[in-house]
Parts: sequence; C-alpha cells; structure tokens
Amino acid sequence: MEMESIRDSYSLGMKPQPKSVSATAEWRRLKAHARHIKRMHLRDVMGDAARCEALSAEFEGSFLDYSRMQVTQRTMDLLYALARRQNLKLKIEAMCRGDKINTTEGRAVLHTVLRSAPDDAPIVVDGVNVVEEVHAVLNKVKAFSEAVRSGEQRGATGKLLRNIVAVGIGGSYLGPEFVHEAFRTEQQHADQDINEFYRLRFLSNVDPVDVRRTLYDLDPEETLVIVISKTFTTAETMLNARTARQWLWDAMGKDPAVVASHMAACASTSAIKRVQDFGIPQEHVFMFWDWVGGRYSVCSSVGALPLSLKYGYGMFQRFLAGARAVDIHFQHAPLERNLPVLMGLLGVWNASFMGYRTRTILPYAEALLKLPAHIQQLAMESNGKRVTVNGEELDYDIGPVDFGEPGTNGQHSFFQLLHMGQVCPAEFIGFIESQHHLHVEGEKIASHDELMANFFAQPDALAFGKTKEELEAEGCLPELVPHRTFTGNRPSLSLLMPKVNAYYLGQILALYEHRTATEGFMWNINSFDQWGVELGKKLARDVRKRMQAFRRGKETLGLAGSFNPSTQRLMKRYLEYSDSLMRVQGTVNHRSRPDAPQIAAAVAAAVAASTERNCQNAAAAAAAAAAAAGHVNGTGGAHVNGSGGGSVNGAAVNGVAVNGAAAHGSSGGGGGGMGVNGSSDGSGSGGVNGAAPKEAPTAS
Ligand SMILES: O=P(O)(O)OC[C@H]1O[C@](O)(CO)[C@@H](O)[C@@H]1O
Repeated sequence: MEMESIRDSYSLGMKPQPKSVSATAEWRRLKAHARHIKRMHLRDVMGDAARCEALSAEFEGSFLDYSRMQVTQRTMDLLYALARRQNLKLKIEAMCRGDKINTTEGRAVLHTVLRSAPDDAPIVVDGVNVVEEVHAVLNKVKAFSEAVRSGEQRGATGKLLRNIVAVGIGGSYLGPEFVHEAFRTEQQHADQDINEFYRLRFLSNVDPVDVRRTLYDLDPEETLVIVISKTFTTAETMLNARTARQWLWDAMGKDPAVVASHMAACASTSAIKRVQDFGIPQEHVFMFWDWVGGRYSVCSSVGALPLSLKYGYGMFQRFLAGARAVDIHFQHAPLERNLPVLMGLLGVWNASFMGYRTRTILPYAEALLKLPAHIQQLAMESNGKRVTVNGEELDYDIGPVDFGEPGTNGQHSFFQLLHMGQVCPAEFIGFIESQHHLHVEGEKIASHDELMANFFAQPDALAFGKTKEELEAEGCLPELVPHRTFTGNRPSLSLLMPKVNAYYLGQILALYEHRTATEGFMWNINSFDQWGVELGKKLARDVRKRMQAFRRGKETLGLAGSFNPSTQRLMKRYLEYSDSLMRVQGTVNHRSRPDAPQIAAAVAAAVAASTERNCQNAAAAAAAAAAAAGHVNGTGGAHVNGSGGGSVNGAAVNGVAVNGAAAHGSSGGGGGGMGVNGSSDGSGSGGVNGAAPKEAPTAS
C-alpha cells in the first residue's frame, strides 16, 4: 500500500487534522490554562476531598489516584476535548483492528492480538487471520515447554535441559527479563520445586563479560539456548548466538544434532531463511510477526518461550489474561474512566504544557526491579521522535526521558533531585499484598508496611514541600533555611494494585503499552517505528571493518581519511594498546572465578605502563609479571594459565583473560576448563573452547 493510501485508510472517518495539533483551538486553550495552573500550588488544593475523589479511577482492583498531578477538573476536561479532537478513540480502534498505522514501515500494530482468545473474531492482515496464527504459536510453545519440563525433550547427550539461556537485546530481552524478575519471587510458582530446578538467564550485551557471567557455571549438555531476534540480523545477538553455539560445539562436538537439541529461535516470519541457515530446525522455531514491535513483543514467543520453560505455560497464560483485561478496558472504557488513557493524557499534559522533560517510574516492589528499564525502552523508543506521522517537524515538546528504580532504593539515589532539583513527575506503583510476608519478631512494623509507609509519604512530601515559615517554626538555623526549604508542588500519580502476580503483571505491561500509544496518538507521531537506532549501527559497521583490517595487519594505524581526528586518535590508542595487551595470553576458566583484585592488578599494571605513552611497556610489564609466574610463551608474550596462576605486580593473576586471550581446550594446569576466544588477531579462530589460535602461547 502506498504511503498516501495507508495514511488515508488510517484517517478514515476521522476529523481532518490541521497542519499541527498545536494549531487547534483545543491545544491553545490548554496552553492558556497551563499559565493559570502554574500559579496553583498542590498544597492549596490537596485538602479538597471532592477534587481528590474526582481525580481518581479504578479498574479491576487497580486504583489510580492522580490528585497530586497539577491538574483540576477543568484541566482534565480540556484534555478530553483535545483527545476527541485528536480522534483518540478512533485511533485506538484502528490500531486494534489491524490498520497499518505504522505508516513508515507499512505495518499494522497488533500486540493486542498476542493475548487474544482463540475464538475471538478474526483479525486479517494481508489476507491472513492473525488470531489463528497467534494461537498456533502459543500451542507450539505450550507443547515444547511441557516436553522439556517433563524430560521428554532432552539434550544431545540425554541430559535434562534445565538451563535456559535467552540470547537477545532491546525488546527481545528487556520485556522477558522484567517479567522473569517479577515471577522469580511470586509465591504461586515458587512452591513448585520444578520451577526451582530450571534456571533462566539472559545474554544480551555483546560484551564478553556478559557471555562469561551467563555461561561460566552452566553445563552445555543441560542447556537450551534460545536466540530471540525479530530480524535475526542484530549484530550483538547474532555474535552472542554464534558464541553460544560454539560453546555447545566445544562441549559436544560440531554435530548438527547438537544445535538441533540445544538451540531454538524466536524470529519473525521474514527471518525464517536466516534461522534455517543458522542450523535451527523448524520444530524449534517459534514465529512472531512484523506487526509486533520489538518493545511490544513480550506477549509473543519472545516472552512465552523462555518464561514457559522456566515457570510453566500456565503462568504465562495468566500473564496474558491480565494484559487482555486491560486491552478490553482500553478499547471500551470512557476516556474519563480509562486508566491507560488517563495516564497518557497526564503524560501529554506534563511534557507539552507543563514543560517537564523527564519522568520517573517508581515501583514500590523489588519484584519490579526491571520494570523501569522495560518502560524506558517502551516509552523512549516509541515516543522519542521529532516529526509527526506526516513527517512535519514538531513545534511542541513530547516524549520525556524516563528513568526509575524500585522504592525505597530510589529514595537513596535520586530523590534529592526529585525534591529540590528540576521538577520531574513521578509515578508511584504500590501493592496491597506483598509477595513475601515478613514481620520480624520484636519489630513494631511489618516490612511491607515499612515499604508502603514510604509509598504514601513521598508523594505528599513532593506535593506539599516544607516552607521557610515551617522551618523557622521548627527552629531551623537561619543560615540553613534556604538549603532545607522544599518548594513542593512536584506532581505525581499513585497506582495501588492488589499484588505482583502473573495476572496483575500482565495488567501493568498493557497499562504502559497503551499509555505509550495514547501519548503518541495525542502527539500525532508514529510510536511504532524506530529509525533512530539505525545510524549508530551503520557507523559501528564501518569501524568494525577498519578494526578487523588492522587486527589482520592489513591496515596502518593512520586510519587517515576514514574518521574525524578525535575518533582516529581514540581508535589508534585503543588498537595499539589492546594489541600490545593481547600478547598477554591467558585462558578464562569458566569454572574458576578469577579474583577481581587480581584482574584489577593486572589491568592496573598494564595501564600504569601505558601512561608512559609506550604501549610496548604494557606487554613488557605484563610479560615480566607473567615471567615471574614462570610461564613465558615463545612469542615474547606471557601465558598465565588457569591453575598455577601467575603474578602481575605481585597479585596472582589466576585464569585472567586480558583482552581477547587465546583459548584452548585445556586451561593449562586448570583441568578441563574452557576459554572464550578473542584471539590476538581478532579473527576469533577456535572460538569458545576451540582449538588454540595459531599464535597461542603454550604453557611451559
Ligand atoms: O529483535 P531484534 O530484531 O534482534 O531487535 C532487537 C531490538 O533492536 C531494536 O530494533 C532497536 O533497539 C529494538 O526495537 C529491538 O527490540
């Protein structure tokens, strides 16, 4: 469909849009109203019981109180008027029926179908009923996860597959991880010993430290690696996937049965050829679709597969049910009673009319430790835009910077700024029931009550502040009064939910997905593409090519004409310095934990030497240190093995890989450990626990 016709179909039946929403009368009224509101202080209106009552809404036991937002009923009425002007309800309907509202990619946006019921009315995309496709995949996930958990599906050597390693990044990681973090302590599953038997880990960063941390203590024969990538092209994910595959091959041989038994994939239909080329059999491929954005994909096989393997499919079904409940609420509740719509309108009010450029998410539940990170990607990759759906520059502020931490930890991190720095609207999420009841004998208060005392107190501290007069009345030293005055009038909303279980976790997920979409619809932007992530990836490809050429000796360090002087200088320093360090060979023995101080000593020695601007000293220092360990290889480098260890600056460096140490089957005296290879020529020869690279040192 041509862009024009897609846009026309999308705007079918909608009021004609002015050039910019900021040109509408509704927008101008809100702008004028904001000037009035800025003269209001929350401490002057928070005593109005009728106002507090009016500025709240409830859905299925989840209670939203937004009376500490800098709004009045008039504000909300003006926001509802703008929502109607912006055809908000029609846009929600268009999204949920499968219109191709992601106009720059010509795609529908149908993450709601991921939690549809099997007998829901068909939703057809490009001639296909996607409801049927969704349930075919969910059934496949159910069958596979049950086969693995029952022991029917085992590894290549017959062992149970108890370790699940999910390889993915961005939306192929952050959503599943936030849910995993919450499920881990959810009592309903914790009682099931079988869930404790399984270990779920996420390998997202291409940093070899993430590889090591994820794999170091796992038995490859007991491990199922799931490669999660919509495109199956993301550089970080694919290198980590090849690394994990090599790790499996190192342990069990390069037999196709190894990948067939120990790897699976979640990928979009357009990536199927790449998945097959990687060697993963079709029965282990769990599709999702181009009409599911990465940051909206946790309800697809992206979340379903790892979470069902770890917790059982039933848990994931309850999670989907919670999300579905909010989907229905979002589509049918009136604006004034619609929780995600209210949160979205308040987001628009704060960003576009009150001028707040940041927003903090504060779940008062440690189980939601990873929720802020998920919402960061969801909100900022969706609404961090600069043009409208029609490509016109925005002439109004949108998309705040989102950040957050669980309470009460956040209070000891950035609350100083929240109370006395720039104004940053806060979103407090609290729960009536804890996942874990604890009242220590002799303590006057149960731990969850202590947590929730802060959930109730902090919003008032932000809203009311503490005046100069109050401080003086308390006898505050005059010279401290300016430093201890709290201006207050800092907006927040409070969401009080029953508990963190699978169902309400699904509700939270959908609440924020639909809050994000509401903001985008109001701002007239495309919340479902992400062109902004492309340029950095392309430049990294250029740098990668030059680094590989240098490592292969085909590139002088001049790098002239390729990069600006700053990048050239930085790359030159990195490449020279790391090249010298690579003569310090060691193996990473995944089964032994190099001591952090020892690593620090090794690197400190190399850094100390390099500050004399002579990178050769780094190798000399490291070689001298390793010589002290009695292992010097033929190439003048130093081999510090995984067992006897060596010494660098007096600290024993035990099994430390410094910047791409070559690896080989044995870790010297360390017994059958593994090395993760980045061999000195950068060619990656040998791989994880592979044959020693050609220039690998041999322990004397
Ligand atoms: O699932 P893929 O295709 O590997 O993409 C991973 C992530 O990279 C992005 O495309 C850019 O961050 C995200 O939207 C996506 O979730």
